[in-house]
Amino acid sequence: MDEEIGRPRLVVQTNSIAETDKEMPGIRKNEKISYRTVGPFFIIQLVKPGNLNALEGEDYIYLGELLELADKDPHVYFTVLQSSGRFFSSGADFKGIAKAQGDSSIEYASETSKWLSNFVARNVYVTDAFIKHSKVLICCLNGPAIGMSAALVALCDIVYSMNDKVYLLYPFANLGLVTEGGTTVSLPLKFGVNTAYEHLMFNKPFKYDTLCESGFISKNFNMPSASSEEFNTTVLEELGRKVEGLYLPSCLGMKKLLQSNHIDSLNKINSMEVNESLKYWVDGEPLRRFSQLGSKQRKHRL
Ligand SMILES: CCCCCCC/C=C/C(=O)SCCNC(=O)CCNC(=O)[C@H](O)C(C)(C)COP(=O)(O)OP(=O)(O)OC[C@H]1O[C@@H](n2cnc3c(N)ncnc32)[C@H](O)[C@@H]1OP(=O)(O)O
Repeated sequence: MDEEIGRPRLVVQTNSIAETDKEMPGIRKNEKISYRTVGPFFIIQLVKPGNLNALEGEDYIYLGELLELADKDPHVYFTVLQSSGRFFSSGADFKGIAKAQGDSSIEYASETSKWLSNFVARNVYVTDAFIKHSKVLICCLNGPAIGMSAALVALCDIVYSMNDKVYLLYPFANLGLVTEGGTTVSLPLKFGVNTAYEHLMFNKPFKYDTLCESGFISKNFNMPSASSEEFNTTVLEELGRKVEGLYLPSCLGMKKLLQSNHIDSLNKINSMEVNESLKYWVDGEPLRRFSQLGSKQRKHRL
């Protein structure tokens, strides 16, 4: 990292930002998630609006791999998460959960072994990638985010919203799960302990007012009739203007310092959360409830 400090080319002029859209080596493609670099921004976009950008375990792993790619690129200073359609992401894909339940690719010695592989390893990996990410994480909330995806949003450094219809829902109590993705730490930190309790215990969405009052959303772009693409473009243009003339290594230095405030507690809770959750998966309650969700017998109160 230190080698990069002082490299004059890192002082970025926005009007010279060129979209590279280059093919990056060493990473597979994923039809639900695209990525590209634009100047100092590494942009990751969820592009499966048809199922409200629900993600399977492999997709979450892919997100983690992309963060690693952004981490390694010395020209990248900001990792920007964007989405498409009316939701940012509806969380874990219930079809993916059913697939994991019926996973016969390996002869697992036990249910514990199966869920260590299908839940614990994946969940801990992607959460860790967000916790330790060295670039400034910016989330462009085009719509609501749910579950694991909402947990990852809560690990971002800056969150922008497209309008006042956005909300975050952590429906762990409705799905027979416990807090995951660092939410045991991130939600009390960002909303206060009692507000986090109220929303987690009673499966209550964090609506726009709470997101604003708490400072979770830094700016609402207030584009009620725009498409998510228009919103994404507007945010990126504004970010381009904001970084103009900045000495970008300072941003990474400050990210490292700010991150040091909570990284130890997040690392600790990442492991505690998945280990606590494992027994719920082995017992099977989340599977029953995800299946009800898939067949529309169960709904979240919104
Ligand atoms: C890293 C390890 C991975 C494993 C992690 C396991 C832990 C779990 C973490 C979580 O993320 S918990 C949260 C899971 N997600 C949900 O509970 C949300 C489920 N969806 C809904 O409640 C509703 O769809 C909605 C988001 C409230 C939207 O309702 P609305 O009425 O507006 O739209 P729908 O008609 O319901 O949905 C449109 C379309 O999208 C499909 N879809 C929505 N969510 C999911 C999903 N999570 N998985 C798969 N598909 C989803 C929905 O079925 C519809 O499709 P069609 O029926 O039109 O084909």
